[in-house]
Amino acid sequence: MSLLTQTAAHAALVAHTAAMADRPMRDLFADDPARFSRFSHHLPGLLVDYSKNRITEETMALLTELAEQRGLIAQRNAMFSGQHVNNTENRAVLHVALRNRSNRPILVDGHDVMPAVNRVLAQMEQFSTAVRSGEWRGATGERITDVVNIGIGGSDLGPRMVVEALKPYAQPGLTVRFVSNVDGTDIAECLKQCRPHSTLFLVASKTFTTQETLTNAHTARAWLVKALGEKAVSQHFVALSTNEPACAAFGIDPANMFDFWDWVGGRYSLWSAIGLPIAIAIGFERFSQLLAGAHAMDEHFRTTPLRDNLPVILGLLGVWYINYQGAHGTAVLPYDQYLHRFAAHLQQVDMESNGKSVTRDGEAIPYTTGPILFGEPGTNGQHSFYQLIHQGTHLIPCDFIGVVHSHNPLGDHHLKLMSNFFAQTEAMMRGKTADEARAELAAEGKSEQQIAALLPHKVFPGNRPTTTLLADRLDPYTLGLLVALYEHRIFVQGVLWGVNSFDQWGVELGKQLAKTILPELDSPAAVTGHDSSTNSLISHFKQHRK
Ligand SMILES: O=P(O)(O)OC[C@H]1O[C@H](O)[C@H](O)[C@@H](O)[C@@H]1O
Repeated sequence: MSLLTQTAAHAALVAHTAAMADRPMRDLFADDPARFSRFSHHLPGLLVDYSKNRITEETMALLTELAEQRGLIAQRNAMFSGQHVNNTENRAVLHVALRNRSNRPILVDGHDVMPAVNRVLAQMEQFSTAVRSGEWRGATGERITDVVNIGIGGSDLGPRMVVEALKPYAQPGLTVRFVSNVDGTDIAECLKQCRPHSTLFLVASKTFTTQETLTNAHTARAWLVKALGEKAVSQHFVALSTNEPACAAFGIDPANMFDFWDWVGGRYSLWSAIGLPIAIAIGFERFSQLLAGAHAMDEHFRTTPLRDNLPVILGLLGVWYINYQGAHGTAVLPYDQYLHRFAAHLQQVDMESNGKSVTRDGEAIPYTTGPILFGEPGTNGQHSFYQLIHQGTHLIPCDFIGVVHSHNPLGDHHLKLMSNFFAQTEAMMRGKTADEARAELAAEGKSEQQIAALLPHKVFPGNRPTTTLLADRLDPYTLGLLVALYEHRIFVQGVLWGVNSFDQWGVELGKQLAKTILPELDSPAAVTGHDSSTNSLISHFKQHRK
């Protein structure tokens, strides 16, 4: 059965949706003093409260049935056991093997992948330690002060997010930077901050064919060679890739190549050699803690019954809103400045994984799939787009992520931050009724006429769902837990929708067309091969460039 809408649980959920329509969360809380304990879950280091969602026990039971009827358990087990669950590319999907701290054998096509995983981890440990200690030096004998990761998409967003999130653990005197955009501004501004003698480049590309990354890598190489000569390249460039021949062709010593495998998806690769900038930034021991946190979530996901399984619960809530309550978007709102790239990373993981409109077997999907995901750290977002979440016409389920202990406990900053954190989810759930708004306006001394005019603007409908993830602190282990939680949530949703969450054919068309356009931009010939808009835009660009 390839469509979610063909299950018996779906029909039951449609009926249940109608029954839930007049049961706002305010009433659900009033009716059930145990609601928080019923709908929250505590793992070491992380409390997840999903009680402020439009759910009852019956909702969760029906959603869990839906998961069972969609074959979630079998598909989860297939992923963990190395089957080729990425069917359009005929590949296994084993980011869980990269952080399999138990070393339980994981077989792909009959071969245990753990020895290779451990070999690369040992190589990463040795190299990151050498760079951090000053044992690895530049060609002129200088210590490395700047490490520049050149990569894009999954070879940028994950490691960049983690390096930012774990900045409190960074080593003074060693800056890890990221260049991704083919816009020359990105690398130009980065190189202004660096000296060739003390800069190490990590060229991060699973395929080692990505236009942006190779262009930036060649620019960096020319910058280095100009200052230090061709011979310096091997001391200043290493590669993180699955494509050894292409790395060698670039001039990278195979000894300085950090390998990974086709069963690591780009957006799931921060745990692999692509995590080298993380290991350099925070040290291998802490990188191992990040892996350990993710592994703990993997084990929770792999072994916990569906009804108590956090990635399953969060995945089901997403499906509930998207397929039964009309939501199209979702917001991830970390109340921690160090997580300022968290939503950017999740945008790729979620939208590239589940932004699909056909099933695994190619059948057209008649329902909504992956959400539009966005987010900014709190409290900044409150002064920007929260208006739409509180009073707009779209339903935007939100995840609020906060920490008990701040890395920077200055004065009362953290208490102010967290008072907003708690207040927002309360406001979204409760809203403000017309009676409450009227009483407030009257207390402010407004006339009856003024009250009548203002009242519609002052009412908050409430009943806006939020899930709260409250971590003890933002440390490597907890970050590993959190990222893996989202990865598996996205997997769960992909299974329920029936899509292959591990390919990304949708990014190809633009790349193909750009290949055709690139030579046209440099040629004197008139551009006529496209639609009138594209032809005219390119012609305008060329004329004004002269
Ligand atoms: O690591 P690379 O092979 O350079 O790929 C970088 C990125 O480019 C592609 O276009 C994909 O959309 C991403 O999933 C991938 O992470």
